[in-house]
Parts: sequence; structure tokens; C-alpha cells
Amino acid sequence: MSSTRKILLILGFLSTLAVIALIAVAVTQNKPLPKNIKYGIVLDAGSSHTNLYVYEWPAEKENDTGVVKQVEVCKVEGPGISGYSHATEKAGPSLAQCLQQAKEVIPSTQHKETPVYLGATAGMRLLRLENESAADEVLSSVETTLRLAPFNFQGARIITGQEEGAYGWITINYLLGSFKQSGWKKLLHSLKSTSETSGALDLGGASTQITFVSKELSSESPENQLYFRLYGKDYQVYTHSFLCYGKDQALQQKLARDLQTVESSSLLDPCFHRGYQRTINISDFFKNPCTSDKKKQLPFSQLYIEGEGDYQKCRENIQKLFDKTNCPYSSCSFNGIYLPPLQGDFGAFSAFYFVMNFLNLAGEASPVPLNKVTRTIESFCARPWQEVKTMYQNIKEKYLSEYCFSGAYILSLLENGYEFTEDNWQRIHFLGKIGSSDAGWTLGYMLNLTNMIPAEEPAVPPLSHGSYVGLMVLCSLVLVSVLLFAWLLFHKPKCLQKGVV
Ligand SMILES: Nc1ccn([C@@H]2O[C@H](COP(=O)(O)OP(=O)(O)OP(=O)(O)O)[C@@H](O)[C@H]2O)c(=O)n1
Ligand SMILES: [Ca+2]
Repeated sequence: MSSTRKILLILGFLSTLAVIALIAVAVTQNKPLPKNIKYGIVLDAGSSHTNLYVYEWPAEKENDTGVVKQVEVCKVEGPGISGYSHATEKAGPSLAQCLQQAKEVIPSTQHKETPVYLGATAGMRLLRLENESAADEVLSSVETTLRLAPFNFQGARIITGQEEGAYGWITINYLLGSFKQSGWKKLLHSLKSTSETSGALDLGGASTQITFVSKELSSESPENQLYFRLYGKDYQVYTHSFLCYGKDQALQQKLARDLQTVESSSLLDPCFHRGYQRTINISDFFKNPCTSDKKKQLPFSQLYIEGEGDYQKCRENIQKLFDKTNCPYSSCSFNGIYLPPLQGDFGAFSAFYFVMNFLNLAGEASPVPLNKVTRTIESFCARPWQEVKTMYQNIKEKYLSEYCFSGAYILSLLENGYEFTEDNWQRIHFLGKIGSSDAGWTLGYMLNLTNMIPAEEPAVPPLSHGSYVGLMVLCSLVLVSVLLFAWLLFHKPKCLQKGVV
């Protein structure tokens, strides 16, 4: 064997060894470390009920988008915390069972470091207007209970309508991955220019929020304008929260209007099914800040409501809740509130979803056209109460009896209030969950308070661990093949040489 051949053989052998070593190091050195999971708890103290959410995320990926997910939701028994205004000391203890559930989900070694937040929404905003000291007592009762839990208490407060709108928008766009793409996805998205955000529509029991990115640069109404810098991008967002326009309070407002013209203590209501009856107490009715301006002395203390099941009449009745007469801006939704032109897709959640989902109109696969939605709600309202009740025996009577009103109210709010049309109706997507997480303001609230959404894009390697190892292996294999090929080409072994028999 010639000396050059020997050197080549050694070189070939050494490079094969080097490649094997390289692959071994790449695979072992970059093996992901065992997952270090963090947890966070948010209580959504809504007007109709309280939900406790447990979120988890890998500690080392805290600043990435889309890594936080909901692992548990617990529905607190009984009314929302604002419902404890006559027994404020009972508000806190009502949360005990769900806190116990959170203790079981989160490993006990991590209880102390797990932040817990409580945000109260429109029910408590109303209670604060009606009876401030009762609202304070309710909040201090829930604070006492939360401080006694083994978690890291971070506060219990009434959030503003603006915050509620903004955090709902952050939640859905975080979960939909609209904020940030990394690596190849980012390149693909910038080519397709699809990195748009979705607007957020939230319908609660006592308030409703509309939030979306608006191109209208000059802000006519600064209180509706929010600026965010998220993952290195600026967002100009419009938001408004309508107190008293959640579905329960809208019904109260409608009834308060009806009460202005009733002649006796019984009322024929087109928004309830034929055969349905309900009694309301007049004494408490006008204490509510949503109805107090319609206060009227009546010669009876109870109102007997009887359903009529007439969708068209119900729509006309509800439409009166949206005052379109005065607009001090270039454009308005209703009640003189600024609304820039609607833009982009919208995610509609909470009662928007509960109601449309019940009516099979959420259109999870593809949006249901507006005329079909109208026809469906119209025929649902026309069904007699006995028939509806028999058909849906496992649905709470309170919810079931109001789906006709709610369907008509949702259409009225979207069509008359915000002026969605047949065309852009298709851009509304009714959604309950995105992945495993509920759509709502709680996730966005936690992301903000734990500083998990950076203003600037974090410096991340362009390739994921898997792609990096894959590329290493591929390059190494190519290298070995080239070397082997070169060796074979220049130093054909005897057995491959022509003429050797
Ligand atoms: N399966 C369900 C669940 C809830 N609801 C109704 O939907 C409304 C809104 O519920 P939710 O979004 O939970 O409101 P809250 O958060 O309690 O109210 P707010 O946000 O205004 O404080 C309530 O009237 C509730 O009765 C319903 O019709 N069907
Ligand atoms: Ca809510």
C-alpha cells in the first residue's frame, strides 16, 4: 500500500470517527432538559358566576407565544360574587371548593410560588355603583379566602371595561398565534402577509366588549384607544365595554322599558316562548343602576310575564335599546359611542358562543349565513315552551328560557348596534375554546401581570432543537458520503478495477 493511500485511509477513518462523535454530541448535548412546569391561577368573577382557571407553561419557554395553556377550569357553585351583597361574608367561602381543586391539580411543592389573581367584572362594577361599601366588603371577603390558600396571592380587584376588552383581545390573538411566528413560519407568513390579528367580541351577563385593531389613525375618542407593543410590533387597538348591555342586564333594560307602558300587572312578552310564565318582583327591580333611570311608581308589586314567541316583535322591542340618534364622532355604534369602521375577522366568545352553540349556529366548520341564522332563531322562538322544555331536559331552565331572547339580542347588537352586514357577518367566528383554553380575558390578564408578553421579540435561534439536530445529521452524512465517494473515485479498490478476474 502506497503511503498516500495509507494517509487517505487514515484521514477517511478519522473523519468518519469525527462525524460519529459530532452526531453523538449534538444528540446528547442538545437533548431537551426535563420539563420545568410553572402554574398560574386566575379567578374570573363574572356577574353570573365565578370560574377558576389553572394555567401551565414550560418555565424555560416563558416568553414564547402560545406556550401557556389552560389545564383546569372549575365552576364555582352559586351566584357571582356580586350576588352576595346581602351576605358579603359568604362571598369568599363560596370559592373554597374550586381552590381545593386547584390544590389537587398543582403539585404541592409549587403551591407557594403559584400566583393567584381574582378579577371581577361588570356585576361588581354595578354593585359598586349601587352600594360601594357592600362591594368593598365582598372584595375583602374574597381576599381573605385567597390569602388563606397556599398560593401566592397577587390581588383581587374590579377590572375596568377597557382592561376586560383588551385582555380578551390579547388572549385570543395569543392563542391563535397572531402575534409572533418564529423561524420558517415567520418567513412564510411574511410572504403571505397573514400576520393579522382578530377582533374580540365578548358578551357577558352584565356587559359586552368589542375590541379590534383599527387603521383609523386619528383617534377621535382617546378613551377607546389602546396602544400595545408586543413581540416587537406596534398595535393600535379600539375597545369599548358597554355596561348594562350583557345579556342579563339587556333583558332587565328591555323589561324596564316594557314596564313604562303596561296597563296591568301582566305582560305579554314576544321574547319568551308561548306557554312560558315568569314573575318578577318590582321592589328590587329599579335599584339596579341599569334600570334606575326608568324608575316608575306602579300600582302592583309583582309583574307576571307570559311568553308570546314572536321573533319579529321581539327584535323591534330590543332594537329600542340601541339609541342611534346622536353621534358626536364620524361614526358611532350606539348611545353616542365612537366606533371606527369594522376591520378584519372577529372571534366571538362567552354568551355569543353559548347561545349560538346551543342553536347549532356557531358554524365551527364554516360560518352560517346571516339569513339562515335569522330563520333558525325565528323558528326557535315560535316553538311552544312545553315542547322546548321536553326536548332539552338537561339544560338549566334559566338558560333555556332565555335562548330566544338571547338569539334576538345577539342579532340586534351585532346588526343594529355594531352594524355588521350580511357580508362581514361571515367574518365573525363563534368560539368557545382555542385549543384547550377557554376564550376570555383571564389568560391575557395573567400574561400581562406575569410579564410573559415581551415588548420586543426575544432573540431566539432560527432553528428548533429538532431541526438543528436533523440538519447536523444530514450534513454529516453528506460529508461522509462525499469522502467515501472521493476515496472510491481516486483509489478504486482492486476488486472494482476493470480486467481483474
Ligand atoms: N351555557 C350557558 C352558560 C351561560 N349562559 C348565560 O350567558 C350569560 C353570560 O355568561 P358569562 O359570559 O359567563 O357572563 P359573566 O362573565 O358572568 O358576566 P360579565 O362578564 O358581564 O361579568 C349569562 O347570562 C349566562 O346565564 C348561557 O346562556 N348558557
Ligand atoms: Ca365575563
